[in-house]
Amino acid sequence: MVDVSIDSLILKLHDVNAVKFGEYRLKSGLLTPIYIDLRVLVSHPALMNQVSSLIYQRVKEEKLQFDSVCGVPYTALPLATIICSRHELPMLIRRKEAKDYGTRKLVEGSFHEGDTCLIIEDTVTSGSSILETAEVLHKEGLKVTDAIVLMDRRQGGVEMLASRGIRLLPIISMFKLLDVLRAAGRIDDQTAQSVHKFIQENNTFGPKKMNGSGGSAPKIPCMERKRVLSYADRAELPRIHPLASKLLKIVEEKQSNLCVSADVTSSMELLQLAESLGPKICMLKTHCDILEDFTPEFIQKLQAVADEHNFLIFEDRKFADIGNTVKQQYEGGVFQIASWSHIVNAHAVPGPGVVKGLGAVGKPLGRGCLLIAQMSSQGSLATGEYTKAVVKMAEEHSDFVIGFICSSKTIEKPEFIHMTPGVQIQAGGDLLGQQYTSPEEVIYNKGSDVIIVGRGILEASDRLEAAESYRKSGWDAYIRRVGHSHQ
Ligand SMILES: O=c1ccn([C@@H]2O[C@H](COP(=O)(O)O)[C@@H](O)[C@H]2O)c(=O)[nH]1
Repeated sequence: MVDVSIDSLILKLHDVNAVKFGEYRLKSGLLTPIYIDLRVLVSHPALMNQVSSLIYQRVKEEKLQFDSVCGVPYTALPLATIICSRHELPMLIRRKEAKDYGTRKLVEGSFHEGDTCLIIEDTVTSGSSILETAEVLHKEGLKVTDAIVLMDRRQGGVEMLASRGIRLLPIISMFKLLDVLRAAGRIDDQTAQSVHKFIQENNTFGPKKMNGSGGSAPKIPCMERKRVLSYADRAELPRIHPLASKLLKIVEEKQSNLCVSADVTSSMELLQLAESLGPKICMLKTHCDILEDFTPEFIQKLQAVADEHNFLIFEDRKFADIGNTVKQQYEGGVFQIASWSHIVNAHAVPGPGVVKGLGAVGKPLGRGCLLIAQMSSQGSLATGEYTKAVVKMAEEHSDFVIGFICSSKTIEKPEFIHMTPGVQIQAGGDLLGQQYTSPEEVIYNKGSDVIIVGRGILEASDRLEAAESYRKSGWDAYIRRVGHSHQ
């Protein structure tokens, strides 16, 4: 097995000119400032082997079940060939055109109706090439449930394919590629930022493009049910709070809707948690008042880790006093929460004064607040009319309130973020009334945006592995939700 690190592979791809910066035209006609040309791989056998190993590694990690493998012609064909030959897997070849003699088949190889075929692709933009291949395979009676791609340009391919029942598993994302090239000094900050901007502004699966209004999206026929916007689309909504937009961009970029609840009592342990789980999370939730050794130095370190791993900090302080008091609690005292926590939360019980008091401190700093609309604990009184009143209060203060702590989506306004605690893979609870729901249930069925997980990760023997498992469950559930809303 070839040991391949993604970072070193990215640099090698850049070395062989498989990553080009300039002005190029995509299959859709759109001009792009970055072009991924993996056709050159055939001239670099060591790289071909490394890429094939990475793809196969992903197959194993995901424990994918399939009867055959098909590479999207032409660039992914040799990759599929190497993988199938090395691991003795049956392969199929999709023809681009049927021959006008002989069998006139569009799919070469042996298969049975109902077999499952795994698709392999080199680069994805909108996902249309994978879809074309899947449609040809479907016509032959084959099923396609999964596809693996080396390079995902992050322009809507994952979401579009999910909408057609295909889970796309990317190995390298455009954002990761830019980060590595920038860190290695191969591109400057300005280039990285302008490509980043281009990618975010040119999502082929956004609502802007679906109506055919001059966009670059492929014309994929799809009947709309109740439409679920992607995190990326929501980040661009005109009335979205800048902090909510930032969070949604982080979620999209890291493919993580996981907030870890760092309920530990030592600042050293909290920093270690933040450092090790940082790459897996979009947000870290703290209870600073359970720390036995809180210091301003600790906070400085936590902020540095949050910057390094690109996650937000959420102090779960649950303010619940009159405006004048919460203002002081938020700004001053030992913790000086407003100075370091991007997000705080509050109970609506005191009335709108609590939001006004917090907002007086938080708004000038660009902070945001979540109102507690529902709670995960047994017998919670935050239900029914109370929850409705909380939602109304949030709507009236949307310049500071960015969303809710809740057990399910409380309002159909995509500008608001819904965050749900009480999450574990195994449903159940603790002895003090906590009640757990699974990530799938929370994101897919209840329509929430972010899962908050504490002991499900903290009490695991391998916290990193547990965090990855929650990240993946939450993300897969989101992909399924977005996908199903477009079928
Ligand atoms: O309704 C609520 C509001 C907040 N929480 C907080 O979330 C975590 C959950 O921890 P677990 O270990 O995953 O149970 C914790 O910090 C609570 O204070 C909540 O559980 N429910």
